[in-house]
Amino acid sequence: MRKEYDSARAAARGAAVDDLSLDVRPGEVLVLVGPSGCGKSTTLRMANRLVEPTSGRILLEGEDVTHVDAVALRRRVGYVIQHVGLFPHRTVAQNVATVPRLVGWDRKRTASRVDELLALVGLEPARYARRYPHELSGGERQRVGVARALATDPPVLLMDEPFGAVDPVGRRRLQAEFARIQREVGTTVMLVTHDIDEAVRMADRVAVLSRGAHIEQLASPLDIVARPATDAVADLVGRGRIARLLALGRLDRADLDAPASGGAGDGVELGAELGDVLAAFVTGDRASVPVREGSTVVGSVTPASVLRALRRLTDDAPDTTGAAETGAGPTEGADEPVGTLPS
Ligand SMILES: Nc1ncnc2c1ncn2[C@@H]1O[C@H](COP(=O)(O)OP(=O)(O)OP(=O)(O)O)[C@@H](O)[C@H]1O
Repeated sequence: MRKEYDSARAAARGAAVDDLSLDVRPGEVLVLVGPSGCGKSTTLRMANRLVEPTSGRILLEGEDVTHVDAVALRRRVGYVIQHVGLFPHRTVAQNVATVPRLVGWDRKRTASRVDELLALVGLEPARYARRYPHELSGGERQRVGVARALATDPPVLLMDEPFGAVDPVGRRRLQAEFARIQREVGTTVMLVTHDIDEAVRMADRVAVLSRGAHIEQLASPLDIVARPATDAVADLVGRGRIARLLALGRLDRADLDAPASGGAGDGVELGAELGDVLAAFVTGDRASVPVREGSTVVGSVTPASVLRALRRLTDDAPDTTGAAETGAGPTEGADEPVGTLPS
């Protein structure tokens, strides 16, 4: 898939998207991350043909949609952007009802879907349905944007810096809530961000892009952070890498010492986040902590074990447990791509 914008200046810079080929697996959250101008938004917008590709094809659930009616295509693909783009003179309910009305749902079906969606995104219908966008906070507007994009249960949701306009605290909350919604509805998501923390927190897989939408690395969040494939990925992950590893890495059997006799307290669970394991030492003032699997003590850990675990994660051998560690990964047999952008 390729995009060359049509201006002298754009031509001088080279293709905005230079022969990118990308499969998005059913049910996954694929996050595109990279520096400003590397072609993330162009890639995303080609997927719903807001930007027409110069060459290449777009496949949606196996169907070639490169030349179908673009407006009809956009009704089948949810799209959420940073400044939501709600209609200011329509109520929350009317905004969410936009696509259902366009595709001819009757009033009753639309109304019940609107209520269902508002509840899903955490906005009580009785309180919010009749409000106008200017009567909402930024985070609430963003939720309405997500509800609107999900209205007709699209197979794919495209999100361009969806939480960019929200303050950092609200942003974390929205990210967590969106992750819950995504697990609940199982929509396939392609999300663009320039924030590596957002990328590793939200993604099942992360595509790190550089200029021309060249793929530097496409891997699980843990692999991206633990084993950057190129200097560009290492730069992006750079500062705060250890903190991210502590959040992404999990305590493995290989990290354990034998059960210690003096290991007092509740201990930690096998599979716990390494950051939580470390916290057990900080708050408990202990040299060794028991590790449990259910109610059985299966070993113990010391601060040195956490270091060992970090080294294990950053070893050259790819992490085979990565998919399980990233949470709600794509389901089994999910190899058939939903959205593809072959070059
Ligand atoms: N409509 C346009 N006309 C000409 N050039 C464009 C147009 N839109 C984007 N570009 C150029 O294409 C390249 C990729 O832009 P794009 O918006 O896809 O990048 P991005 O990675 O999403 O950047 P950002 O993170 O800053 O939004 C940039 O060099 C940009 O200047």
